Amino acid sequence: MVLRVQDLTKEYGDTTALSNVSFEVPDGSFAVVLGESGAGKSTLLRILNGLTEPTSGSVYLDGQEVTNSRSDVGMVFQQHNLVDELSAYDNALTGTFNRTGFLRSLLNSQPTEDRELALEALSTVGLLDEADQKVSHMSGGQQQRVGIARALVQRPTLLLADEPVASLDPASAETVMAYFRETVKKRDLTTLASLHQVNIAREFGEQFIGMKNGEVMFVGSRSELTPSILEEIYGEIQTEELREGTEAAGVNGSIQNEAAEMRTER
Ligand SMILES: Nc1ncnc2c1ncn2[C@@H]1O[C@H](COP(=O)(O)OP(=O)(O)OP(=O)(O)O)[C@@H](O)[C@H]1O
Repeated sequence: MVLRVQDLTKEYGDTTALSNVSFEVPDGSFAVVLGESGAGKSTLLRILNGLTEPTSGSVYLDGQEVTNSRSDVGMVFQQHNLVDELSAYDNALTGTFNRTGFLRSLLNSQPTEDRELALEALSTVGLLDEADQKVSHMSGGQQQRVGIARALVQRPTLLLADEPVASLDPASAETVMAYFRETVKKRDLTTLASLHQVNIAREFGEQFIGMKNGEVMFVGSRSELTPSILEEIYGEIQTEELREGTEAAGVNGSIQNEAAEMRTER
């Protein structure tokens, strides 16, 4: 599914949250939106998910303009919005609401196909053995993996994620992102995630959209996301650490050695 955003603008009274935002995410690509707090990342994702109306501009999926919220657009939230008292499996199954309806889910009468889908999704995020566990007894990282499984059960053709690992410690964030990317790659799912941790973004993203004050000021690949571009996106983070961290990792290659000091906190 190719995602194309064309001249998207969103105004809240006197505040322009998005200003003529345009970019394209190729089919099956893992794209990351970068930007400081207030840059417009959440507003963009909310519009793509149909939760917010743009003031002007258009969104296209495979060339077709999207005018309403679509059931095949999945969303992973920062605060995973799970039902604490339900098991991982039951939470994953709630991803079928959009197809089977709330009542049917409550009556536990989903088609076998959906039940299998929920188990498969839990397996993909490495939680099949914990399927019967209440999510309130799980770690934050495990809970977010359940959130990803639930989004997969929705059978999305486009997956959106708003700061999916912002509330996790660095090690859990790495684990969750590794599962997340592997899962979407296996399914060839076009994905757009907002991430504020630069090192995580560079490690897992394939395409980058840099935003500042509601405008897109960079679209490019990992190798094009140079230290000076990062400094433009994150105005105040002009530290030697950031520069050294990026150069040590090599802007063309892997960031395996990238230092934790490159982590950018808002
Ligand atoms: N419902 C709203 N009403 C008024 N202003 C809003 C609303 N939502 C967002 N804004 C404003 O729009 C701008 C962009 O906000 P947005 O939440 O999209 O940024 P962000 O990059 O996601 O930031 P953060 O990382 O802090 O969530 C900000 O100036 C914000 O105050």
